[in-house]
Amino acid sequence: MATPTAARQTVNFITGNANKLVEVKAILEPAIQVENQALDLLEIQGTLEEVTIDKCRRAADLTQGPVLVEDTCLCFNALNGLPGPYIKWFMKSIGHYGLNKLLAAYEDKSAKAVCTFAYSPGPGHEPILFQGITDGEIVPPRGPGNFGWDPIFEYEGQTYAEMDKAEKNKISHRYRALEKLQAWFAKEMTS
Ligand SMILES: O=c1nc[nH]c2c1ncn2[C@H]1C[C@H](O)[C@@H](COP(=O)(O)OP(=O)(O)OP(=O)(O)O)O1
Ligand SMILES: [Mg+2]
Repeated sequence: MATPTAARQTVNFITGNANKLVEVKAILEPAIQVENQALDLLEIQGTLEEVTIDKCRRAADLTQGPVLVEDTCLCFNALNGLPGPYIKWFMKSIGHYGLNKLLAAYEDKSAKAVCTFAYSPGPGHEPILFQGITDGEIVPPRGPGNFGWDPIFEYEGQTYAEMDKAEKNKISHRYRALEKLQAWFAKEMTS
């Protein structure tokens, strides 16, 4: 059971992406209050874990306090996980149709949406990771195009963009990662 202390738990989620913030608030609140600083954090090259850990350390150093960050990857199975952490730059340069064309040479259109959160209690602390994965297919865009690659990621017959928000937030990579974070916070609060 949530204790009154757990109900007052707050995280400072560092992201410049307003859509991420809306989803994280919808999933965590009211159990965990979500504050936000929209800092533009430098992102290194590396595995998804390395990218997220480094981002978290930078955020803790910049704010001199406890922080939560996340990095989102879209991994095409036919391409051994690429574009992965570089999906943002692929989206910007080739868009939804270009991403579909990348898979034209392959029968396998399956992909993984991966969300890796990192929490740090403050500068100098080792970030703690919480990862969530949702398996889907890459399809030509369907649905509203206001959040990244939502229109081309299909899960059980519907693209993320076609789902209503509450529905996406029950099965998404972000939700699955935050489920783990919530369990960890609940344990920390009672220990
Ligand atoms: O659920 C999602 N559905 C569709 N698209 C998504 C989702 N989540 C992230 N995205 C996009 C945003 C960015 O193009 C890339 C991840 O890059 P990523 O560096 O993690 O995000 P960002 O730079 O926008 O925000 P941040 O300030 O937190 O780093 O995939
Ligand atoms: Mg980013």
